[in-house]
Amino acid sequence: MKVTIIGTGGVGAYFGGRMANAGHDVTFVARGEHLKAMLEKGLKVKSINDDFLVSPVKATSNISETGVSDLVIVAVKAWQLKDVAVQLKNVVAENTLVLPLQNGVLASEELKEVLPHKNVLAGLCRIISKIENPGIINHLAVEPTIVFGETDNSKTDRVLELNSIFEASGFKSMVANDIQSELWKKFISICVSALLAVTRSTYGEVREQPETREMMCQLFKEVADVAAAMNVYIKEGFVDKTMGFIDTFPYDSTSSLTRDIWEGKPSELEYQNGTVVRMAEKAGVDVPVNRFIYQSLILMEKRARS
Ligand SMILES: NC(=O)C1=CN([C@@H]2O[C@H](COP(=O)(O)OP(=O)(O)OC[C@H]3O[C@@H](n4cnc5c(N)ncnc54)[C@H](OP(=O)(O)O)[C@@H]3O)[C@@H](O)[C@H]2O)C=CC1
Ligand SMILES: CC(C)(CO)C(=O)C(=O)O
Repeated sequence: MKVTIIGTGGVGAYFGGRMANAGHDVTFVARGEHLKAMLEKGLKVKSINDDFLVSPVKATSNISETGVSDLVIVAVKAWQLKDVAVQLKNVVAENTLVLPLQNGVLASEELKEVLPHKNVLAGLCRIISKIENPGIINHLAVEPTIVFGETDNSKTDRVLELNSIFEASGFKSMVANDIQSELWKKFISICVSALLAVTRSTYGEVREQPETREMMCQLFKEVADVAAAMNVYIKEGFVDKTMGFIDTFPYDSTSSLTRDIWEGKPSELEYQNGTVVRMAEKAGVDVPVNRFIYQSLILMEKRARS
């Protein structure tokens, strides 16, 4: 299969690297020192499962140079996707599948604003991974998994075939019965990242302090209320299950949005709590905890982008 990975970070490099080593014709889109290192020394993936090397690497900084692919995995940060979508117009043909893996709930819709709807899938991934050094990715935790599907949930031959290709590439994959529900379930849990950022605390600290635990629980409930108002099905008891899931995270762990904010880098704030606030306003749902956290971080986000 001819595959293009747009954004060779923690996510794109891991899943694309596995596909390349399984024999697929993978082109990585990257830039700067990371691209240079990959072209010179290959793409090294350190992993809790098994380290691997992709060498030689097909890589470029220019999306239009990648040509037409069977599959394009979009693995840039959520706020980088709109820019990429415009450039994808030149490399998406009749049968190209475009799979976004961003955290958040807007990626497929943003791609559909620019690309033909029939090319666009919806998806998410589970992994904890990051660029450690140029050319080197570190997969630190979580069994790497892609959950995806057609945006209307139909179990088409093309998604079933892609699922088999993913599994044969050496990572877990699942075609969702209800992809919107899956995206929102992940969204509910990921929106706590900004609470860690604003309290300057880890998952362990936030969940142990009764006041911040209560805020976390309230934050989850608010996002679930917005989901309900948008007619997205979230099973009863999911918020309690999410609290239980957070309780299993290593005490000192944080999430990528938290670290980006602490490091003064642009973050996905607008695509997480910012999106919750805007969708809640449209749906007439009250989201005081998400609003407080979002508004508290706006200035840091602005500074990071100036
Ligand atoms: N990492 C993780 O553990 C997980 C991440 N996610 C989600 O997956 C998405 C991707 O995250 P992650 O892999 O961590 O992000 P990274 O920042 O590690 O990777 C994205 C890469 O894409 C590059 N990039 C962006 N735009 C372009 C472009 N136009 N041309 C070439 N390269 C480009 C970035 O370069 P530059 O830095 O120069 O912008 C960066 O190297 C996010 O939505 C995240 O929330 C989901 C689950 C887990
Ligand atoms: C919290 C985590 C690792 C869950 O997959 C994540 O999605 C992120 O850090 O962006």
